[in-house]
This record gives sequence, structure tokens and C-alpha cells, in this order.
Amino acid sequence: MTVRTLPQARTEIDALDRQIQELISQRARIAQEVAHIKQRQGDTGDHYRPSREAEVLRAAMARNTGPLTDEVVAKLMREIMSACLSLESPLTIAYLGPEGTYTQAAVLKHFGEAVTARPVTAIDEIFRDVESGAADYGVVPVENSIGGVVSNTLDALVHTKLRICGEVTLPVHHHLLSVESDPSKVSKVYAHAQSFAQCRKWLDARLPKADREALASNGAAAQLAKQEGAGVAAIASLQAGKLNGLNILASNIEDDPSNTTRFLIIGKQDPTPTGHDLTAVVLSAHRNQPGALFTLLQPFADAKLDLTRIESRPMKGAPVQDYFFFVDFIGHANDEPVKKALDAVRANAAFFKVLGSYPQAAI
Ligand SMILES: O=C(O)C(=O)C[C@]1(C(=O)O)C=C[C@@H](O)C=C1
Repeated sequence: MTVRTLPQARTEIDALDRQIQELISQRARIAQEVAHIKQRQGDTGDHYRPSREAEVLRAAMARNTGPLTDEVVAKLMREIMSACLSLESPLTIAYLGPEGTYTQAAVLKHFGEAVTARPVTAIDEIFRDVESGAADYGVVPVENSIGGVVSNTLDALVHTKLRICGEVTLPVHHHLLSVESDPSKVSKVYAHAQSFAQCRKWLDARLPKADREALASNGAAAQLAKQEGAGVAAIASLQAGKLNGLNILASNIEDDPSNTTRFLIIGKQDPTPTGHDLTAVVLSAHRNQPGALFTLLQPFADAKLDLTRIESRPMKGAPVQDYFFFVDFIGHANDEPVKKALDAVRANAAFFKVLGSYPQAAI
């Protein structure tokens, strides 16, 4: 191994930076050309291609020989693609605000920094924004490993014309944040109800006397902790703490360190198969038929499809025994065996809708 002096190492780094930069510019120019190719092919929508992005990220990680981790390599690639896509089509992404929520972190993880993230105040509004074209895509939370499903999202999926075109999973770490610097002076804590549930043991042990008040989001909790000042804390993300200039009184206070939230990307396109895809459907059984759910799910088993999730939600405005079932499985609706299985399911169902086939989260 050559032993370099510091000036020699820096000269080499400078030369490599020039090459990297030239290659990135070249890549960006080709991405601009790709936009023109798509337009010539009659593509009228935006140029975001979730399947291609997942493939690029997977390939970057597969090529990695270190010393950077796969995660870091994928993040760098993520940002390069994000910047290239912003030249092709600048995207607006609606998410559950305010700034500093975990949903905003999910937007950045999935789309990179080169998008306009548009905070809105409710999950239904995210669906409306994407339906009306005010945003190109939306990011909605769908389930948390501790708190379970986000029922507003499931309910909205039943009736929307939008498609699920991607997923993001985000490890969730909660922090106690305040303008206060002494945790023993905290007498009131704000957080989203799910975050209180996720930090219950920690709060019971460390702040048993502090009042707990649930708010619409952790971002709002951080804003209020800032406004109200002394004696008040919020449970929120580091990003929310930074945005509001709060001190970190305690880090990673969630009871389960594997706490993870899964988000869906909703939009107007159907991603092409990648070989690593998930499909989501919603269905209901005919009433008063014994074994109706068993019969509905039988074609999935016959086709040896791997079901990754099944959830039920009561139908709004219907008698209590009427349920929608949300089924996720591995595979793409365009795969032949999947098509056949879905036709068989549809034939037996009172209600049936494919919510989307999309690439599994690559990072
Ligand atoms: O391959 C494409 O379709 C592109 O537009 C290029 C590119 C990229 O930078 O690699 C950019 C945006 C798409 O979402 C996917 C990939």
C-alpha cells in the first residue's frame, strides 16, 4: 500500500471529486434526455418511475464493496437520482405536517431532498391534494409495529381512484424535547397519542407526575413545547427538535427499540414489475355465507402467494357484521399466476379492488 502524505491524499481526493462531479453532470444530462424520450413516447404524466428507482438502489447496494455501508451508498444514490428527477419533473409531495413529523422524514427517505414537500393537516387532505393535482404524490402512514394500523388511511384507500405506487419503512425513534435543560422540571408533555402509547413505560418510570396531552402530531407537539417554554416538553423527532430549537432531554425513549412505521406512496401511476413487488387489495365477502372469508382467500393459497398482511375494517354506514378486508401479498398484479388468482378472488367477492402493485422498499 502506498503511504501518502496529507497533501498527496488531498490532491488525489480533488482529482476524484472532479471526476465524480463530471460523471454526475453527465448522468443529469442523460436524465434530461430521458425526459424527452418519455415525452416522444407520448408520456403525459410526470417522469418519476418508482420501479426503476428501486432497481437502481438495489443495484448500487449489490455493487457495494465497502468501506461505506450499503445504507450510505444507497442514500448517496438516492440524492443523485432525486436531483436528476427534479430536472425532468419537479415533484410536489403532500404529507401529514407540520414540518418535523415522521411522515416528512419518510418523504425525504423515499424521494430525496430535491422535491417540494407540502405539509397538510389531515390524511384525507393528502388524498384530496393528489386527486386534484395540487400534489403529484402523497405519503401516508399505514401501520406502526407497536400501535397497529392507521385506520384513516385504510378507510381512504377503499374509495380513492389513486393507486399505491410505493412503500417506505422508517425506524421511529422518539426524543424528549424542551426549551428546558433539566428533565426534572418537566411538568407537562405533548405528543401524538400513538407516541404516548409507544413511550408509556419510559414516561411512567421517569416522568410519572407530568401531565400528558395528546395533539394531532408530534410536529405540533414540538411547536407548542417551544411556544409554552419552561416546564413543557414534547415527544418528537430530532428534526422537529432542530426546527424548533429545542434541547434533547432524553433520546430513544420508545419502549421497543425496533419501533417501525410503514408509509405508502399514493399517486396516479401503476409501477411496472421489478421481481420484488407487493400487491394490496381490498375485498368484502357476501353476507351470511358460512366460511365466506375462507373461500375468498382460497385462491391466494392455491397460487402459493405469500400473504404479508390481512386487516379488517368495519364498513362505514353498514351493519356491524360488514367488513372490508385488506390483503397484501408478495407479487405483481401483472404476473400471470397472480392475475389468475385475482380473477378467482374477484369472482367470489361482494366488493373487490386492487389498490396497487408496487416495488418493495429498497432502502
Ligand atoms: O430511468 C428513468 O426513467 C429516469 O427518469 C432516470 C431516473 C434516474 O435518475 O435514474 C430519474 C427518475 C426516475 O424516477 C427514475 C430514474
